[in-house]
Amino acid sequence: MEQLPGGRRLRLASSLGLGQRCWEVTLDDERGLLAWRDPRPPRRGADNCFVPTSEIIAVEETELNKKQRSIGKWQKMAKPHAFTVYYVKKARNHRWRCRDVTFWCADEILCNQWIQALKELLEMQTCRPKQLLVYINPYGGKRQGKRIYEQKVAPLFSLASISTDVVVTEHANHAKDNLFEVNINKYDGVVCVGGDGMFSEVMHGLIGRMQKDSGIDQNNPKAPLVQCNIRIGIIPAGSTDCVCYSTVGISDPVTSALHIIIGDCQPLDVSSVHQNNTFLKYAVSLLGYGFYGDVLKDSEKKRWMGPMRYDYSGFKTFLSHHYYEGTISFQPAKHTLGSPRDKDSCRTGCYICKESERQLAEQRKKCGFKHEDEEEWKVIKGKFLAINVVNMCCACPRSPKGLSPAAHLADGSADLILVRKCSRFDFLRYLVRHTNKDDQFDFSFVDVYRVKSFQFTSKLSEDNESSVTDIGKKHFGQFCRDHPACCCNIANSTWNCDGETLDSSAIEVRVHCQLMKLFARGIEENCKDEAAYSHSSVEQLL
Ligand SMILES: CCCCCCCCCCCCC/C=C/[C@@H](O)[C@H](COP(=O)(O)O)NC(=O)CCCCCCCCCCCCCCC
Ligand SMILES: Nc1ncnc2c1ncn2[C@@H]1O[C@H](COP(=O)(O)OP(=O)(O)O)[C@@H](O)[C@H]1O
Ligand SMILES: [Ca+2]
Repeated sequence: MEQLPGGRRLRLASSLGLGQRCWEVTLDDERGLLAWRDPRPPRRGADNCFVPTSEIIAVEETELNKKQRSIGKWQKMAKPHAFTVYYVKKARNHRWRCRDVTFWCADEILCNQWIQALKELLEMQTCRPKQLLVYINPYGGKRQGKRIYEQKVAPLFSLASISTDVVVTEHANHAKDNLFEVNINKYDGVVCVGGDGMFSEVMHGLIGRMQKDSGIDQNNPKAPLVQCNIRIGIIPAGSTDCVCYSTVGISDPVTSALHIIIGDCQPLDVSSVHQNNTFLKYAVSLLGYGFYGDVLKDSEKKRWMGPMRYDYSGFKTFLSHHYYEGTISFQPAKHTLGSPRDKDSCRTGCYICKESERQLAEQRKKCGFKHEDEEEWKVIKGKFLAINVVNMCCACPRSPKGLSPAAHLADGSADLILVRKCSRFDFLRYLVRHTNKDDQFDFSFVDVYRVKSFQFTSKLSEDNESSVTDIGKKHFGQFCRDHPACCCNIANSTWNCDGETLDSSAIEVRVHCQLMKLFARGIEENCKDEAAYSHSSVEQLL
């Protein structure tokens, strides 16, 4: 143990070779930092660096090749000893990469001391997974799932000494069904390689398994569900990858693999969807009726187009301009501190999520779950082009700030967005605002509420007995006969539930605060992070 002038203790501090020169390398236990500094006076471009030990991926003893040994002062050394540290390098736009640095020294004992110390520190990171169960959807997105996993992810897992059991799915629901059978306690996490649909499948398997093992009836919409502590990691290889993008800040397989390796943890709200005391689905990103339901339904027939199918069906659905009538009831989320019109978004370590979860737990301790049904319900009837309930911002490459930019990942609430009947031109203006910085809620025909439960009944199912419904049932998708040009649809739309279609026109939705966890940390504040790694700040740390 070394002592710094300020009295701070370091686990190790040595002069080690890096490239052709000697660098001061320190391992600071208290701050959890590995740092290396060029001891010569700072000059432009001098590469002083540090890495939090929590972001070290692996450390290995290294054999130096001839070329490396023939440079600089190491040339004179009989047999230099070396070790390589692999670590996370944060690049622009939330992208992470694996970088490595190799240090050399003449003293074998010193080299081993460094390797030992770094390995001990890695062992102490108990949040890191050691054994993972991996499901790959070979048909998701551009059908690259298997290649992405084998070429970009598996080598990193093996570098980090993570063992894996890999299942390449053979049919839809393969992963979900398998999760009910496997010895789940063997694993520290489940990884899905695919899109939002594949993630949804794995999530259903895990949450369902957890309820089954705890004797909870998923068909009871009021049952307090058991939290799922086995984390899910998403390697994006789908068409939208909204869950990955909204929880990491980018859809990039290497970045996601690194978040899994270092054992990040992000709790996530999950909505349960029921109809007449029958469980239908869970949702974490978008539950959309009208526009997004119709886009999804049409796009399913065009799977061969890959991710482009959404643009094609989006354009087609936009032109069809159908609206749907129905009644919405919801309970406002009073426990949350935020509002959907906030300027600030949910970011790593979000205070609003933590505080909202705390308040919700406190309320439930005081009044119990049952009391919640008696809380105020608001009812809205109308004609809607889109009804969206989102548990998270739903950012994706198509819409970098998402459907509701201020929605929170883990605050126990969802944002209900109602887009009322309006002109095609106005709806286009609304859609375009998903792609730029302007406020997409600043329209007279758009309303947004933060809710903790929600119900919807389409007018068609309300008027079940009427003759119009019969016509609608027989001629699904047919336009209103009385007004061929009015775009009202006498058929129901379908729900888009995280990219899966749900045909029910009457549903009950309830948000379950932090029901599950991901290997992620939420989106990090951008520029501040990058500044923290600048050269000047490293001076203060050493
Ligand atoms: C004019 C440009 C308008 C761009 C509007 C972009 C809005 C994008 C919002 C995306 C929200 C995504 C929510 C997540 C949904 C996913 O769960 C789910 C499943 O994902 P998976 O396939 O990876 O399994 N994905 C989806 O349902 C896809 C939704 C994508 C909708 C794209 C709509 C494009 C609309 C284009 C309209 C063009 C009008 C042009 C008129 C001249
Ligand atoms: N082997 C398979 N064959 C066919 N469908 C599958 C298979 N594995 C998973 N699926 C299903 O494919 C659907 C879409 O997968 P996803 O990975 O989300 O791709 P995309 O983002 O392109 O929609 C999911 O609903 C999933 O259940
Ligand atoms: Ca939420």
